Amino acid sequence: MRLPRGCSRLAAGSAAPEGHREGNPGEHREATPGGHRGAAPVLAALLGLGVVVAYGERRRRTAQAAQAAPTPPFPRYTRAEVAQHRTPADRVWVTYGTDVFDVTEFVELHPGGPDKILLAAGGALEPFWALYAVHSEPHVLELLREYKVGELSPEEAAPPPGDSADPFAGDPPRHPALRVNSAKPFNAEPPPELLTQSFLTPNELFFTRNHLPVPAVDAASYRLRVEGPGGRALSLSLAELRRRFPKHEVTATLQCAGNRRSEMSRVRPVKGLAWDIGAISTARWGGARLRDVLLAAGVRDSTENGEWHVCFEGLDADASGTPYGASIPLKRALSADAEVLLAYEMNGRELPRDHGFPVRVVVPGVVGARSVKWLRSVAVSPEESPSHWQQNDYKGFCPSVDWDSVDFGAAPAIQELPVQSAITEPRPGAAVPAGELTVKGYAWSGGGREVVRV
Ligand code: HEM
Repeated sequence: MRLPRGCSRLAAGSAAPEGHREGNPGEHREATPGGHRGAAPVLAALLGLGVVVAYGERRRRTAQAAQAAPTPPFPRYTRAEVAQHRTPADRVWVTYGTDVFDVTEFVELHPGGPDKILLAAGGALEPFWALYAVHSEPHVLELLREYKVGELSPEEAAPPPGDSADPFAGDPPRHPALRVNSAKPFNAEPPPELLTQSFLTPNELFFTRNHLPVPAVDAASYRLRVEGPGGRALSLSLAELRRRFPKHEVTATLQCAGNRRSEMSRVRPVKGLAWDIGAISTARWGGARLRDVLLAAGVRDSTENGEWHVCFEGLDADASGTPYGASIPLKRALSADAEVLLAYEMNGRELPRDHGFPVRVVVPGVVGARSVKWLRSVAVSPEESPSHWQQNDYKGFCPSVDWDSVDFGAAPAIQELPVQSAITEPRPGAAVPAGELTVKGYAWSGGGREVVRV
């Protein structure tokens, strides 16, 4: 199969539970569901009838129970108490609305796989079910009701207030499935088994690489400054960017340069965030072509500027006001084939705050660090971006170089990334049943080269 530039082919599936959330064996008010629960699954398993029969049986019994059972008075729990129930050994609890459920017996029966349910263990179902609409059917809620063991105290329904002294206090809420490598700045990746659940990564699960606090941008007053040659400049509102330039869409994969660093560190310790295999995600991006905007700013499509660069700055800044910045070669920016975008849409929706609202650069095939988010300026220059992240970070070195001998000035800034592939399931060290095994993963052609051999 021929892949579009910068695209990954992601297969759907599920993986063995990894136990990434460690539950504390909690002292909790024991509210184990009645002995009748779990009897059908156990019986079905013993008879070799499998999960499908057990699940059908449960649905039938659930309907009966809904008619017959009086509502018992339920004990109250705090979210912290619920959070102690994250593994089958500690029992698997979840919340939905203000109700608390012990779904331990259902974990192995879950039609979407035990690993998926365990991702929500100890917390709320809503963020997960928002991604998988299959749960919005009444029979799913009916089934869930059978596992109810308690209720949240009313004051537990609201999230805790933020801390205004914290520069990261204004960061947006995040999906609980994300595996957080650093909270401030926020850097997180989807669990491998959700990454390969769909070809396009849902916005909520798209890996997030932030270097600084997420800026709060008012879309109505937002302006993008575009500096062309000879002092010519444009200042575009979001509405003007949408109106003046044709909308172009491209399906592209972005990858952090540090993807799979945790594996490298097993060979030799490496500095930086310990990314697993999920610092890569794919979306359908929509926006103006950078090429069109540059031409409108007076940049000429000729070879005379062959070695020039396009420098980007974000609205995210450190305490001294220094913004995030990066650059790409002008040649790539002007190439119609390279499809570099000033994107304002991600999978058909406006950009989420973590992914650069209201406008970000998307450079397909190139290290994610150049796809500057919360874009505030674009400038054509004979020099690369002077930013720290262009000059003294995101560069590759041979294995003999270490932190004592490294000379960032001697190495070129990373642009195109090479081919990449990883297995998402089963996970390393997983125990798998004997016999046929489905292996899932992703492969990405990197900087737009064709795959010639697998
Ligand atoms: C107590 C919690 C849960 C319950 C009771 C539940 C229940 C169900 C049911 C009944 C179905 C089959 C629906 C149908 O086809 O009619 C289903 C499918 C599915 N569930 Fe869940 N679920 C739970 C949690 C989760 C979580 C947390 C996730 C994701 C992280 C998830 C992901 C899925 C997926 C992907 C499918 C579709 C599987 C397929 O298409 O083959 N579920 N779930």
